Amino acid sequence: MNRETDSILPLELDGVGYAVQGRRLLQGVSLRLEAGTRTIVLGPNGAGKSLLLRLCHGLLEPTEGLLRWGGASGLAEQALRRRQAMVFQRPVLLRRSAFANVTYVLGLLGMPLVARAEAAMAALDRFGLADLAARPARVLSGGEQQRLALARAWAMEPDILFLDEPTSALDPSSTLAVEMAIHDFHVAGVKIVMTTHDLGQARRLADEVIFLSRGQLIEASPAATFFKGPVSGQARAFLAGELVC
Ligand SMILES: Nc1ncnc2c1ncn2[C@@H]1O[C@H](COP(=O)(O)OP(=O)(O)OP(=O)(O)O)[C@@H](O)[C@H]1O
Repeated sequence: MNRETDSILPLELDGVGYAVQGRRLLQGVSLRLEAGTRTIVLGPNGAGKSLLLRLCHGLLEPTEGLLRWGGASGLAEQALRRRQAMVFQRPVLLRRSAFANVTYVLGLLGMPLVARAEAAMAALDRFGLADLAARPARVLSGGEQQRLALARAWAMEPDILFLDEPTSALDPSSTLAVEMAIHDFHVAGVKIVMTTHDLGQARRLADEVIFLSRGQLIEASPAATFFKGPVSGQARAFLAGELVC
């Protein structure tokens, strides 16, 4: 597949919001996520970062506004979902072997049996998990589980990968492995959209920063611009390590 020409991206959000029982947790978010770049979503606790990712991935329905996948004319909702993957802070794994966790998802995507096994082994191998393929996923260490989640996402060949604080429960060496994996996805042309509380990591990985505060989009700018001199007082305070809420 040529990710440049066939991608479901860009993703456009037009006044997107999410409310629960009348409480507006996210409101009026308008932005455009382009193919090719790594977008890092920053903001204090409770700013709405996870909600934003879940809305983009289709795990939640916006209660206001519209999301539009620009490159996906005519694609049904289910087909759109198949071109996206998401990795969470704590990996969601089945009570099966590492290998079966990957082949199961590929089966859902309709991949034939033999191709499934080959793609799963290639993905496990790529992330250093070939020797652990037969091991129950749930006995793997936290770092191995996260690499398995990434291997599973890799095997799906998504156009876009959402990552919600993927390293916040990991030690430095596992964090490095995840950052290297994200680099591999990026080089392969997969759009990255990721939340993190680790500003060093954001500086290492970001091409573009989206800064949220209290459910609102405050800034969306190239990473160099954002880290050099954010426009808003909230972002300046956040970067300065002040307690922002
Ligand atoms: N289903 C829900 N029902 C009610 N409130 C919710 C729901 N989901 C999220 N919230 C609230 O919405 C706000 C934004 O949550 P979200 O998880 O997106 O924040 P976040 O920026 O990812 O925070 P953190 O950095 O702490 O993970 C929080 O106040 C949270 O408690």
